[in-house]
Amino acid sequence: MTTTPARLTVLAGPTAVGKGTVSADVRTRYPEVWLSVSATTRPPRPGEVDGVHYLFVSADEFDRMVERGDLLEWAVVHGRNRYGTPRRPVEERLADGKPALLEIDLQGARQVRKSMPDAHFVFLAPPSFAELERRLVGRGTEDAEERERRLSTARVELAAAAEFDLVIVNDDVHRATDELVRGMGIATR
Ligand SMILES: Nc1nc2c(ncn2[C@@H]2O[C@H](COP(=O)(O)OP(=O)(O)O)[C@@H](O)[C@H]2O)c(=O)[nH]1
Ligand SMILES: Nc1ncnc2c1ncn2[C@@H]1O[C@H](COP(=O)(O)OP(=O)(O)O)[C@@H](O)[C@H]1O
Repeated sequence: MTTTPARLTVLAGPTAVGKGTVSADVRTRYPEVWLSVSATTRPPRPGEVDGVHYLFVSADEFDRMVERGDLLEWAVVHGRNRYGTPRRPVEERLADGKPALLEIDLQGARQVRKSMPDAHFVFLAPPSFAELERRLVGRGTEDAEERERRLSTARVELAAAAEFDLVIVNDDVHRATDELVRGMGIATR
């Protein structure tokens, strides 16, 4: 066991690299890690539960959250919907000494770096660009035009890996998860 104190870990990376998959694996295998629930203006997908996967809010409610300073960071992602991290739950977890994880986009990660420079910034990278394309196509949730848009953003985002404290290649989900939680001071099992 390490004695690393609990701190905030921020996980970012390009579209379809597997951020959601790795976060879900953390949730299942390491339930002691608290995962932030983001607010979003995008509508829920089938199977998504309000308050579990996201807090699904209207554009007006999101505006109010921004105005009140309720969000630690927020961004327009993929040129469309807004996503943001509610500040209070993160601060409460950290005050309790519990490890906390945010899965957010690059713009959000850069904002958190400014406000919480002591956080641990982790970039999830694909084994190759071709594999990233395969995962995006394989997921089957975007049409060809949207995929092209996301891949051009991904090219720019991949260049930002050097800004991060740790780069984890998501070759195998369990392995990547274990590397992530070890970085949080948690012994893998
Ligand atoms: N800045 C920021 N980005 C977020 C937040 N929550 C999710 N995201 C990002 O929003 C993007 C879209 O997520 P989602 O709607 O689940 O669709 P996905 O592209 O299929 O994963 C992903 O890149 C997430 O990392 C947040 O609270 N803040
Ligand atoms: N290590 C991996 N090996 C192979 N496929 C993966 C791996 N991690 C994720 N995937 C697949 O890639 C696709 C994109 O993953 P997802 O978690 O939705 O990405 P993100 O949240 O980063 O946009 C999904 O179909 C997922 O099953």
